[in-house]
Amino acid sequence: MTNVEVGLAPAMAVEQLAAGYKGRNVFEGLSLKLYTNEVLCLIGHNGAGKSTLLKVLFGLLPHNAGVIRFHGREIKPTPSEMAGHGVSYVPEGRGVFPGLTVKENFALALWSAKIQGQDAERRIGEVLEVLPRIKEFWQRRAGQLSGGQQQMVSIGRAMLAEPSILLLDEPSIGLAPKLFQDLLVPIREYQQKRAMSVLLVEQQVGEAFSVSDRVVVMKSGELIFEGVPGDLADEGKLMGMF
Ligand SMILES: Nc1ncnc2c1ncn2[C@@H]1O[C@H](COP(=O)(O)OP(=O)(O)OP(=O)(O)O)[C@@H](O)[C@H]1O
Repeated sequence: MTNVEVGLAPAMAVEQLAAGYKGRNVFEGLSLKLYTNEVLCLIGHNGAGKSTLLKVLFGLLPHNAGVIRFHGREIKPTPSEMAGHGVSYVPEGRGVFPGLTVKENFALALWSAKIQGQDAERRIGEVLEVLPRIKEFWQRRAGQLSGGQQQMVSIGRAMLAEPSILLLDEPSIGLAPKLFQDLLVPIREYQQKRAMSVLLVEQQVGEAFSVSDRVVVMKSGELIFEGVPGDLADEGKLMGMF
């Protein structure tokens, strides 16, 4: 049974949202709900507007029309406000500090979130429990790690904030399907343990669907499908949407 069916309140919702660049909207009239304790997978062709939506939700890009709600309350997101609300965003392309070690990357994230002492140690311990392979390259410079390892660091760093909402933009980029699956499974376990909401933008649908509760498909700025992954199990149906 999905959260929609059990009638849970959305953690975040957008209504009639419009946003874009340089006076040109990428999408208009977009409405979408992200429920508590769900992984919602957002798929769509290149340039459909998926990353733009994540940027707007995290406050990196203003919206031109519509409403954004956080647990029912209208907000005008800014990145610091969203971080304060427990929202973490992992952009496309990893974004680790390449010259710093993994340990230093974590320390910097904790320092900028003003998390210190025993609390910081506890959070590091918990992330290393979820993603234990990070321990293998803990003292290495992030820039020297493989794509998959950097992705793991980037997501681990986002988890240090103990987010209630995680916005993940194409974590599979540059990863073989098996490595991507190895990354998704612990994220799914962590999500379920903490009743976190995850908005997962992906192109690798097979792997992404295996950890998702619901799926939305975006085409040229419009949401053309909302359902559960099983609805799109038939590849022909999925291909027909692109
Ligand atoms: N910084 C920017 N300035 C101007 N236009 C942009 C900018 N970023 C994205 N766009 C345009 O906005 C549209 C939506 O892009 P967006 O990155 O949201 O798509 P996407 O669905 O995430 O695609 P992809 O899967 O390729 O990342 C595209 O036409 C893109 O060229």
